[in-house]
Amino acid sequence: NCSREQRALIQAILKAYERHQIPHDVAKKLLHDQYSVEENFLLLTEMATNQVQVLVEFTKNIPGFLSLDHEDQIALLKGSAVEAMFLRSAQVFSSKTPAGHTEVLEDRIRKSGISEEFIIPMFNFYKSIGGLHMNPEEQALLTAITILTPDRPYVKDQSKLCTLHHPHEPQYFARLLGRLTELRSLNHYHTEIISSWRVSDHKFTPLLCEIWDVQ
Ligand SMILES: Cc1cccc(C)c1-c1noc(C(C)C)c1COc1ccc(-c2ccc3cc(C(=O)O)ncc3c2)cc1
Repeated sequence: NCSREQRALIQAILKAYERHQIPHDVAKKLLHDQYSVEENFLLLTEMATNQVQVLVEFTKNIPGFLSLDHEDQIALLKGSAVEAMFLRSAQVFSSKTPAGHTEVLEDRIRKSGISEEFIIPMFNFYKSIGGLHMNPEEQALLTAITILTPDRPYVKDQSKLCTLHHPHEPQYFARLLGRLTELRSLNHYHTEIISSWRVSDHKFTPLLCEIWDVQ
């Protein structure tokens, strides 16, 4: 099983993950703001901007991240922001709390000007993540893995935690990694989604423009 320092590392990542969440008053806007394609796009832009800020804070609290070369820190965040946000929004769908966010988030994403050809794989991914029933430790760890190793082969010792929580499912960690491959493909779809929004003159916030290299 996990060594003492691995447990400490996982606890540090879990604590950072639980500490850095979208503020409730921002998430609650999902329930109250108007419903139109334009309003949905604006609200999702606000959610994404908040989510990037939360992701940066979470990442800075991952032990060792701040000792990386600054260029690498930026490159890791830029390379993984979309995947980390798919993961985070997917966890909203599978957590079903707070009440109501799941339905309205799904509805607003479906009616925000994203073409059906991208909606289908996006919501297939949301369903497949929900089916994994990840606990907060696994969600935090998977997000940290997504951010820290966007291209390098995944280190093996993360698998120890999964056997701990899913002893009856020896291939559980492989299933998790399979989701990361699916997540990678959503990255490509997302690039297309961004350019189709830009064609129809949708504006993003400075932070999103910087992290997604648009405008
Ligand atoms: C559309 C899309 C799908 C997946 C990824 C991206 C980047 C986009 C995407 N692509 O572009 C955009 C904007 C710019 C239009 C988006 C919208 O991204 C997001 C990113 C995160 C969330 C988000 C995150 C955490 C939440 C926590 C809670 C809660 O704890 O209750 N509730 C609601 C939450 C909502 C929503 C939309």
